[in-house]
Amino acid sequence: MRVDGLTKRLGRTRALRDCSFDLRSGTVSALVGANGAGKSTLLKVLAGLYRPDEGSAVSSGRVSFVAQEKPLYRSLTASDMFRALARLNRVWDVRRGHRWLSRFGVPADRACAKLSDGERTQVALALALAAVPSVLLLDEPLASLDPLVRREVTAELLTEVADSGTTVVMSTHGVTELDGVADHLLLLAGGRLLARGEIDSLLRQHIRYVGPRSDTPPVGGEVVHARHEDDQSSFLVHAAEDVPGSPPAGWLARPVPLDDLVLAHLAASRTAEVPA
Ligand SMILES: Nc1ncnc2c1ncn2[C@@H]1O[C@H](COP(=O)(O)OP(=O)(O)OP(=O)(O)O)[C@@H](O)[C@H]1O
Repeated sequence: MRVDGLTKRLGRTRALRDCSFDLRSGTVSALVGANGAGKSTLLKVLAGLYRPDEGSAVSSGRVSFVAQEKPLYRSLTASDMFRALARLNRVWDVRRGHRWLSRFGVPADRACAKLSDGERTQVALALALAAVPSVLLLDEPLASLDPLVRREVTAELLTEVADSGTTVVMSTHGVTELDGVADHLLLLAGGRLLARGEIDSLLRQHIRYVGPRSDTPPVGGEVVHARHEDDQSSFLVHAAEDVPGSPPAGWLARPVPLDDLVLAHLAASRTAEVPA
C-alpha cells in the first residue's frame, strides 16, 4: 500500500492533509486519532470509495472494507449474503466465512435485523474475510464487542491474516487492545499524520526524561509533552534516531508504553494550532 501526498476535502473540511506512508504486505497497522481526525476518511480513500483531491493512494490486490456503520441487508441472513456474494465475486471462500461465524457462535440462518450489534459486526467481518482480501480495512471493528470477544477477535484476525499475508489497517480508540497485535502505527490529528512507523521503533524513539527543573529537555528531539513542578521537570521526547542507552547525568530515562505515547501525541495535537 502506498499513500503519497494524500489530501481529501469533504465539503469545506480538509479531512486529510498531505498524508504519506507505505505499508508492506502482511503488516497490521493501528490507525488512531481523536474524533474527527480523519480515520474513516482515510479508510474510505484506501477502499476506493473516495477519490483523493491531491496525491494518491494505491492498494494492490483485493480490498475488503468493513465500514463503521457495518451496512448489511437487514432482511437477509448471513448464509443468504454468502450465497449472493459468491455469485458476485470471482474469489469467494464461503467456508472461511462460516468458520468465522461458528467460531463466535453467531447464527448464520437468522436475519441480520434480529442479530445483536456485536453479532452484526461478526457477520460483517465474516463477509470481509470470505472475500479473501489482500488488504483488509476495518473501521472501529471492536467498538460493539465485549472485552473478552475483542481479545478473541484480534487474536483470530491475526491468525487469519498471518496465514494469508493480508495487510490490515484497523482504526480504533482502544490502543491497549492493539498492543502486541499491530506492528505499525498511523496516528492522525486534524487530517495530518502526526506519527507513523513500526511500533517497536516508535517505542524505542520515545523516552520520558525526569530530572531537575529545566525549560529544555536534556537531549535533542521533538518534545511531545512537558510537565514542570517546583524542582522537577519531565519531558516526553521523540528522538529522530534510536535514543542512546544511558541518560544524561542527573536525569532518569523511562520507556513509554504505547497508550501513553498515543495519548501524549493526541493531547499535544489538541493544544497545537493546525494551520488551515
Ligand atoms: N460527508 C462529510 N461532509 C463534510 N465533512 C465531513 C463528512 N464526513 C466527515 N466530515 C468531516 O471530516 C473530518 C474527518 O471525519 P472522519 O469521519 O474521517 O473522522 P474520524 O477520525 O473517523 O472520527 P471518529 O473517531 O469520530 O469516527 C471531520 O471533521 C468530519 O466532521
